[in-house]
Amino acid sequence: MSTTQTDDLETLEALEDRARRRPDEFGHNALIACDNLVRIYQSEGIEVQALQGLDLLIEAGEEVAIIGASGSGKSTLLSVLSGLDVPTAGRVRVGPWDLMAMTARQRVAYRRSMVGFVWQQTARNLVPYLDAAQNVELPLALAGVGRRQRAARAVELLDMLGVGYCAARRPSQMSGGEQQRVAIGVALAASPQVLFADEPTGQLDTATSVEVLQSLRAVNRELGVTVVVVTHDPSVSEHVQRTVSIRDGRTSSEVLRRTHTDEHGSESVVAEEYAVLDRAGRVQLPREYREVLELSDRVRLALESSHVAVWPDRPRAQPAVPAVPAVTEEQP
Ligand SMILES: Nc1ncnc2c1ncn2[C@@H]1O[C@H](COP(=O)(O)OP(=O)(O)OP(=O)(O)O)[C@@H](O)[C@H]1O
Repeated sequence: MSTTQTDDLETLEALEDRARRRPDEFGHNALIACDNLVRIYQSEGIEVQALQGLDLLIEAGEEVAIIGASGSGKSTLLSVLSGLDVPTAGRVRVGPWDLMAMTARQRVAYRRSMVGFVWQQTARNLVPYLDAAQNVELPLALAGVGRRQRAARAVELLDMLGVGYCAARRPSQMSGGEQQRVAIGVALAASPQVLFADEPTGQLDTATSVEVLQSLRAVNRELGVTVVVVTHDPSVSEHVQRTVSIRDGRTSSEVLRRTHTDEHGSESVVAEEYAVLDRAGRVQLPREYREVLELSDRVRLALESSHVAVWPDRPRAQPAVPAVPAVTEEQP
């Protein structure tokens, strides 16, 4: 039996498993479901909890940025989702693939067929001695796709990404932005359902970054590929519909951007920030809110008809009353 047939069978099993899945399972309708993910690293006897019960659902066709400060757990999450790392606890599923239960062979099939990657380091994305078209064709050649079909796919993808003119150039003959757009083409060659990009604009200037982000948007809109960009750069959120912030190994808040049309037909983009409510009912209050209202340890909650109010445990200390009120100085 050929490898392809074996992989087909494995995929069929995975699909059957999905069909058996209970409809009440967390995120059963989502394409990507992370359920209470924990990843603990042991380093020289010290434990680091990189993911601390992270929940995240991403629907098919979404374009999502995952942002967070250095050390918040972004790369760990991406390693898990890309099948390079296995979490310590929790559940993670991408399409029909249960990433906690894959064999080494299934892991290879998952990485070749279901997901594509663009990394920050341009050198990690492209083979330096192949031209752009050959780079895009390489994953297809490994999958046994015929020469003509490969060449046609490379032309189609490079044109769509606006770098058709780079087809015969090697990476050293292209700018950083061109290389990243070709890298998107390589990642899409095998028609994956999901594209993961790790700091894809990290080594680029602002104008070039915008071009790369526009290419990712085109991939999402024109090909329907689900795009997940991981970055520490908050400005990326201006280019995507949904931004999820990670803090201390957990999702903490989200910004959704929607196009609003007013009664005169003019369109404007509205960005709204939401706190994430996890399955246990926990909400992380932003540090600024906690500091301004001196919220700590314990807060009072009140259920109102349309919202929940959060109050400090004790009345806040009023500013000290000056011994001689300022107003008395102005009196005759
Ligand atoms: N292999 C490892 N061994 C031990 N600790 C690790 C390892 N990888 C990551 N960590 C720790 O886990 C935490 C999360 O790291 P992670 O790389 O996921 O964060 P990040 O948000 O991607 O940061 P950056 O933006 O700097 O890449 C950090 O405290 C980091 O030091």
